[in-house]
Amino acid sequence: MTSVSSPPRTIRIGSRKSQLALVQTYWVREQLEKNFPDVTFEVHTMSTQGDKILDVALAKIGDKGLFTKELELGMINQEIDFAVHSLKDLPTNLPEGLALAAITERENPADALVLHEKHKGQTIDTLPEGAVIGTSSLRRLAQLRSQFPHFQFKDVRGNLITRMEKLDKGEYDALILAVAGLERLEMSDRIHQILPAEISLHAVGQGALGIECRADDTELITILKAIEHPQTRDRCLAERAFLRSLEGGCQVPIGVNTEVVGENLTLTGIVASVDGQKLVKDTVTGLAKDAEKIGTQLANTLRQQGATEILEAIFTEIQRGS
Ligand SMILES: NCc1[nH]cc(CCC(=O)O)c1CC(=O)O
Repeated sequence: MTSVSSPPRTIRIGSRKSQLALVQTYWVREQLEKNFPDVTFEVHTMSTQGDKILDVALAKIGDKGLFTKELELGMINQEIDFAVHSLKDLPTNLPEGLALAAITERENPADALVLHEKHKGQTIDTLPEGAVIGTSSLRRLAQLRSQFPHFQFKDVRGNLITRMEKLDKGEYDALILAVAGLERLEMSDRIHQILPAEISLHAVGQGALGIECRADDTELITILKAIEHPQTRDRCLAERAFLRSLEGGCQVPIGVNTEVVGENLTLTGIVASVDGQKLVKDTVTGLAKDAEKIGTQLANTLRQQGATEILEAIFTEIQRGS
């Protein structure tokens, strides 16, 4: 237990209203309450743009911070003190005055295959020709298209529960979803296969929670550091530096994988074209304490292999609205 200012303050936590966001926020609050029994933590929910715009493919909205902006404004306007985000939804460049105070222990960061009942017992390798795969992520789309050109890919939006309902109704043969979200909502029994890194490199920050607060609130930052997971932080800082250096948001076909062995961190990254035809992939290992340097170095390596051209083509395509 760490003591904080007396009289202890009430700390206001901002969260989106989705079921997953609330589970994550209440988990963070519980961890903090264990460490700081004298502090009061209140949860304030807010809707973000991403919760309101449900009929447009995410890739076409093209706005960074779709799920975070309203919460960030709440912090800047002193309505809330910190926000809990799925780290993969948090842009790599934060608004002036805000900071990424802590990153909590990551769940399995991989992608999962969730099948319609009629395909029970299958894997991604055995699904039939023409199977309709639901995903709204260009990263998943590009990687899977390159290896499984015989599937059809269809956009799917809405929260996790809505997506599952669409699958069960038969609109899709399978969905690709993050293992972490399914685990947090206690739906891991729906996972038929965890996709290995060779099939799908996960999104930057996937499976981890990022806690953002005002950069000058040093007392709060000290409190939040108590629930940080250092190894997850190293891995995610390497991943985020890689993405930042390539100037890609959440909605570009960029995937990663990280591994920490002893003092070393290994980062693998991929940049792919949406049709899955062009892809560049490489790996860099360095000291975990130089996590961000590893990320930048991998970005430079991939740029030399053609990543810039792949990304420029995607941005042009999205702007044209095709
Ligand atoms: N893009 C939406 C999103 N943002 C965070 C998660 C849950 C997994 C996580 O915390 O990384 C999901 C769902 C998904 O990708 O299936």
